Amino acid sequence: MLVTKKKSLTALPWPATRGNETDEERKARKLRAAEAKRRNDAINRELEAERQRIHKQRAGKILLLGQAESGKSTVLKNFQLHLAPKAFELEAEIWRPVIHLNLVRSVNFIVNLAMSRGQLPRQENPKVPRGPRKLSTSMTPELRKLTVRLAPLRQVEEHLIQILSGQEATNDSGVALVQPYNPTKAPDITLSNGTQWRKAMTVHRKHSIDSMSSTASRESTEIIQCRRMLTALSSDIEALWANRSVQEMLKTADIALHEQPGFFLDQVKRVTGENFRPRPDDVLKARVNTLGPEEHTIVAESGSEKEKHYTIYDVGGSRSQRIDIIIFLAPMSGFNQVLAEDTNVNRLTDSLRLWQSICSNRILAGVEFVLFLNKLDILESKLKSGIQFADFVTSYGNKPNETEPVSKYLLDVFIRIHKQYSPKRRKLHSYLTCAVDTKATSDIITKIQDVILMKILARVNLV
Ligand SMILES: Nc1nc2c(ncn2[C@@H]2O[C@H](COP(=O)(O)OP(=O)(O)OP(=O)(O)O)[C@@H](O)[C@H]2O)c(=O)[nH]1
Ligand SMILES: [Mg+2]
Repeated sequence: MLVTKKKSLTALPWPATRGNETDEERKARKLRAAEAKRRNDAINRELEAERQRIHKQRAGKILLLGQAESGKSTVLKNFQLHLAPKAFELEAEIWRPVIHLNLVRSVNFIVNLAMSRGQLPRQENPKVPRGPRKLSTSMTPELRKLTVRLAPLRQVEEHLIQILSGQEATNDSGVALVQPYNPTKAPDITLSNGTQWRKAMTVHRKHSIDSMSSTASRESTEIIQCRRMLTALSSDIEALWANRSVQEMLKTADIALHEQPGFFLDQVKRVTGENFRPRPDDVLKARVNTLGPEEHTIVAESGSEKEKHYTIYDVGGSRSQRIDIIIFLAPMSGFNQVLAEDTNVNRLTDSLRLWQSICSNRILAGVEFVLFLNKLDILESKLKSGIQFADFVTSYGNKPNETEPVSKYLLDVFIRIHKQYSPKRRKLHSYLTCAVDTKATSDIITKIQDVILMKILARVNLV
């Protein structure tokens, strides 16, 4: 290949022989050379202008970190809503099947739980192992009827998973996407990168607003069928959630379904309505857990930041030097919970360990940290319901079991760790947050924008 290229190069009359050049020919050659130089300079100027424009457009890079379910993707959605509300609004439609899947999974979870609690007497169900009969009385005739009527939702769950992930209910590696039944938690939705759903989202972000709306209105017949099924079963779903023995059963099993991610059972009529269009708060509550690192670009739509590009990484670790800010999320409500992946580890302990290791990381020493102590609302409702913080965090002693002193205490612990483990002095901007409260989060994002600006100015020695 190289030999061929060499041969063809030597065949070219270059450099041009000038020995027997006439005056006209020399003039023409000089003119051509001048013209070539002019074009070359123009191209270089354009390239430089483009480089400067891109540089000016770059508003900052943010890395979101924190344990699973701490609220990273929810904060990302808040950034989208704050900086690019029009694009967010147009994207809302895409979340409808996710919200429906969240709802269906909650229903199927309750049905499974009811069935496992109210097993049929042994002679009617040979599969039930021998042993003490479980609460067969908890399955009232009404509940039994509801579980039968809602049985088609199992198929709806499988269908929605297939549609959203663009694959069969079992993926190539044989890993079941319909997760095994967990008796304490409604299952999460895990959609890998490159799925139909993600692709659709990407298309929405990149296209102009006009073409986005036409994409948004296209819906597959399968999704429509799933929606019709949900609309038809709407009253039964409501009845299931309102059913007294269901509520008692959840209470006895100590399952606070309404505090779990992707909870829509209190909005059934609206969410299953034929014309349901997700509102921003629905999108914020819709739950899909993130797999692998994701890069999101948000183009600010108005204000002094108009046209600026924000790049937000949902998970990170690499290229840390080029990151301006890390937002670390710790869910304060986790003090009485354990990790789904290791039930021996308390969630708060895990958050603190993660925070300590991030703070002490030398590669991240020059990055400014923003700390979100999140899920303030859930912390408040837990404390108000009588759960004693000191029962789980003994060092809290006998201080009041109230939101303010508890969150202040947690904040102090996080600040102390940051101070003690950071390789060198750096600023920490900390906030108590409720990421599903868009107004409050929007105010915080405005403050963070200032922090980013200062950081960028400092980088170019302007402050
Ligand atoms: N009530 C309440 N719910 C929240 C808050 N922040 C996040 N959530 C909910 O918590 C769930 C988990 O949030 P995500 O943003 O998906 O969590 P994540 O950190 O991205 O989780 P992974 O992708 O699994 O690492 C979602 O259903 C959110 O709606 C909060 O401050 N209050
Ligand atoms: Mg996430």
